[in-house]
Amino acid sequence: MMSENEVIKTETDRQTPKYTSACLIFNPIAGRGNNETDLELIKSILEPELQLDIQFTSEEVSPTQLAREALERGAKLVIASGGDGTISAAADALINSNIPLAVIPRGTANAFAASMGIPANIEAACQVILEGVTRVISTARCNGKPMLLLAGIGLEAETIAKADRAAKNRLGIFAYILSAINQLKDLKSFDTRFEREDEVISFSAVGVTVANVAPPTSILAQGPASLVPDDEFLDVTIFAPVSVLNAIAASYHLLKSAFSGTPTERNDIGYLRVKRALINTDPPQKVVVDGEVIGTTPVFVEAIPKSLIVMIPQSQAEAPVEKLEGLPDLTIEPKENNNLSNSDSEYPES
Ligand SMILES: Nc1ncnc2c1ncn2[C@@H]1O[C@H](COP(=O)(O)OP(=O)(O)OP(=O)(O)O)[C@@H](O)[C@H]1O
Repeated sequence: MMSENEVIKTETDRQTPKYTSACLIFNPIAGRGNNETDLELIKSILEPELQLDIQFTSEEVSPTQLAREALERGAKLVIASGGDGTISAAADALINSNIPLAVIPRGTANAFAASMGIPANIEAACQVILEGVTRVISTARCNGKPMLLLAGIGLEAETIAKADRAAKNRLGIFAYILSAINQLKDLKSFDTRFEREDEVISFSAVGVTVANVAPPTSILAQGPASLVPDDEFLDVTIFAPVSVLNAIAASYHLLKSAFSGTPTERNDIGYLRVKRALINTDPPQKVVVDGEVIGTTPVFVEAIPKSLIVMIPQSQAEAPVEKLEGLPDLTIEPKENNNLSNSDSEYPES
């Protein structure tokens, strides 16, 4: 997928890249902050190190178009600053390219930044960019739209659809919480036909979430409790409580699952993993992808393994992937060569 010519660092190759320029894609209406002071702050931190080509999103000009044009101009780094909608749309142009995406979160939920450990604070997010550590993550597409986080069918989509711009400006993240409470009061289940490679699964639910990554606060994605950002699977959570009280208990249970890392055991919550799936519902349900309502069911979702280079904090890159220290009678001996095949071992070939 990616060529060798770029200053890409992966988990196994972490020299400091020497970016000298970047395209900054800036959504001037995202979140509730003052976009002029936000931009001045970003420039004051980044411009001493990077020549910034600043591009503003508008209702007519999408972050995808701006990111594509930046690649055509030869950008080596694209920085997206806005909410999840802006980040995801900018990423659309960078999937399967060798150009990294950096994020300065300024939205309402900032779920992608939270999932990647990118700080919500502008100064700290800019420092992550100057550190220049990257990680290759998987992405997905839902009905052709880029999906870094998740597709929500039913409950989640209704919740997000009803938290409009005016409410988000007035209430910030509480706009989503109030909307979720209102939705829970008006639970409506729907019949779902879930088709994956080898089977068709049918069930009734109030929400179906297909997630690539999600922060713990994306409760309806937490069935399996831990989501791996760079594997080849999407994690599906089926949320099927039959009463308001059950829905509140199930939501609380999912939140606890997320924070404890223990998968759910309730009968009204299911979870499974897919590489791709075709999901249809009766009646049709709203679908939200990365915070933006994209239409209604049916949807086709497909994982795109290891397809996006993202700038992340050093601390996230250094999360240990192996741990042996402390095991009883532990010895580790270097080998003379690094070959390992079945025929070298004492075990017969199977
Ligand atoms: N200049 C602009 N004027 C009006 N709307 C804009 C402009 N630039 C982008 N948009 C709209 O902003 C939306 C994306 O907002 P984004 O997700 O980045 O922020 P948010 O809604 O505050 O955050 P969150 O997704 O976390 O709630 C898109 O619907 C896009 O059309």
